[in-house]
Amino acid sequence: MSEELLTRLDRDGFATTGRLLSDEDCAALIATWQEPAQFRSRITMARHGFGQGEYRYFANPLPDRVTSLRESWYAQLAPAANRWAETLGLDQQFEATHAAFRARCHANEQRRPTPLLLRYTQGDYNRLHQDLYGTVYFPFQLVILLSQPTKDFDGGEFVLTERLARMQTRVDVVPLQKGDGVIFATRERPVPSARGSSRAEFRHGVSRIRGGERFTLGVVFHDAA
Ligand SMILES: O=C(O)CCC(=O)C(=O)O
Ligand SMILES: [Fe+2]
Repeated sequence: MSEELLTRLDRDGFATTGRLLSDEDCAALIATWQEPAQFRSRITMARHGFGQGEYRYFANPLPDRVTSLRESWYAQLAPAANRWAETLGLDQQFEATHAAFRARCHANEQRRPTPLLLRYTQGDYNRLHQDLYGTVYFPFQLVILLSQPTKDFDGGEFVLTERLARMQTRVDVVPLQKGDGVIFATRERPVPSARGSSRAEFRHGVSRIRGGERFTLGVVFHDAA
């Protein structure tokens, strides 16, 4: 991970990574949608008030590509996670490896894998939310777009909102091409302020898909209760 990516992550609370998955990787992940044994559960978003569309949580063992992304990005982001926690005055210490962090999730009864595949078609959307699944959480998560805007789908922009105390909400629309990733704050991030640093609350979601079919891979680093 480049210094430049870290600089953007600190400045904005999110950073695009450029291309992380090839067309073949994207197609292989999309193809798993048809294989029930790959997933531990399926969520119809409308039923829970999460939006419209469907997502499926991968079962263990995760696809190799997902495991390698989860392990390598965790290790690269852990130092920044520790720095943010210190700035925010949080009593959190992140282990150097994903295996060690996952062991802590498991000790806290968060044992279920959280990487997921999401599928949206015309009219679908994902309401602004945070992906917290217990008291142990990693402050960053990764989303990778698996479909090509304008070719495979229209609309369906990945959006992030940031809210500081006593201020109105700011929104960022994140431009992504097929195979591109975005790292963003799971829950909150430090923002420089007159008193040193303040806490900004983050949420993410997807605007309405106007047509076609949009798939994404979500890489959440903490496991779920
Ligand atoms: O489909 C998207 O771009 C959003 C996915 C998402 O909410 C997640 O992976 O946590
Ligand atoms: Fe999410």
